[in-house]
Amino acid sequence: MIGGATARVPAKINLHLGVGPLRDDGFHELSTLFCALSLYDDVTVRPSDALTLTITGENRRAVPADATNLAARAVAALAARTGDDPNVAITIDKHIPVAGGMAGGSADAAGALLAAARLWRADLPRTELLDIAADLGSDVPFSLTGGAALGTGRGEKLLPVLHRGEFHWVLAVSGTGLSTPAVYRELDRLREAGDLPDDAGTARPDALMVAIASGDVRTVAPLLHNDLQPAALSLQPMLRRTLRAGREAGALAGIVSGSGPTCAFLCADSDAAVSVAAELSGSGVAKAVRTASGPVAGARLIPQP
Ligand SMILES: C[C@@](CO)(OP(=O)(O)O)[C@H](O)COP(=O)(O)OP(=O)(O)OC[C@H]1O[C@@H](n2ccc(N)nc2=O)[C@H](O)[C@@H]1O
Ligand SMILES: Nc1ncnc2c1ncn2[C@@H]1O[C@H](COP(=O)(O)OP(=O)(O)O)[C@@H](O)[C@H]1O
Repeated sequence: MIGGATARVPAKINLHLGVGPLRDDGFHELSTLFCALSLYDDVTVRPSDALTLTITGENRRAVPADATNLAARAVAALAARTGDDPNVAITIDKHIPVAGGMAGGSADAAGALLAAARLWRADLPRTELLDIAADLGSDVPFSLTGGAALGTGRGEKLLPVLHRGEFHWVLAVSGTGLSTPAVYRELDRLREAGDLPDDAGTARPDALMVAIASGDVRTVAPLLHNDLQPAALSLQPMLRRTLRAGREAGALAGIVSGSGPTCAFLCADSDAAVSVAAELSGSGVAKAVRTASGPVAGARLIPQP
């Protein structure tokens, strides 16, 4: 056995998030365009006598340091498949916002799978790793694959999407997280209460896919869409101000990231992103402001810190 392994895993945003009806299994049918962004968690797995979790990094608070952590659950799921000893020391260097709609927990699960597979030299076919990932959470397979991908089913069925160039984003991180199930429930409530005129449902975002392939940011900007946005805004009305502030600061478009409450602003280029970030930081609408670009690669092994 080697001394340990580290995986670096990106956050995600949904350039398009179309939510279909609630299924019998409690999940909603989705049609989503995932995009991995250059904001990363590093997950290290080392041999140990007991399962331990150490969380470092700017977003270490609010991350569970026990067996409920998605990274610990990922290691346990892989060990059950390979027969290896699940007692490992996991370290998560946490930079992805927690409960922010950026799949931070999923990233850590994907990182733990990759790092533990390396530690144990488990030669699993990629499809098997993706199956274990899907059992852990709907977003976990995408954290492994990264890039840009169309997600269907509950988000776990992925098709890579052609993309050209890099898009530049500013992320406004809220001080209070949102629970993903609560946001889906709020969407169901709003739908029951009356029509949400803007619902995309499970239609495939063809125009956006063509735009991503062209690399033309000004074609992409007006096509960003999130069916969960009205639900996130209903639970955190302050986000309207954040979205307005980003557009006023010069972003081409702003959208709630997934179930929120992080808001993602698409900018014309990297200079524009720096200037939007500076203005948003000064406006006081967000707890933290970050710049990031994408699509970037999914989970990958890096030299140990
Ligand atoms: C909304 C999205 C958009 O990418 O991500 P976030 O923005 O939260 O990161 C995802 O659908 C979240 O994926 P993930 O966080 O992996 O969810 P899971 O653990 O699989 O499911 C948590 C809960 O969310 C709801 N859920 C999730 C996925 C889905 N297609 N329909 C749902 O209704 C269900 O209530 C489920 O019990
Ligand atoms: N490794 C992890 N990192 C962050 N949150 C985790 C992790 N493991 C479990 N959680 C739990 O999952 C919840 C959702 O976190 P996260 O994945 O960051 O948000 P989102 O689903 O909005 O993308 C958190 O509130 C936390 O209780």
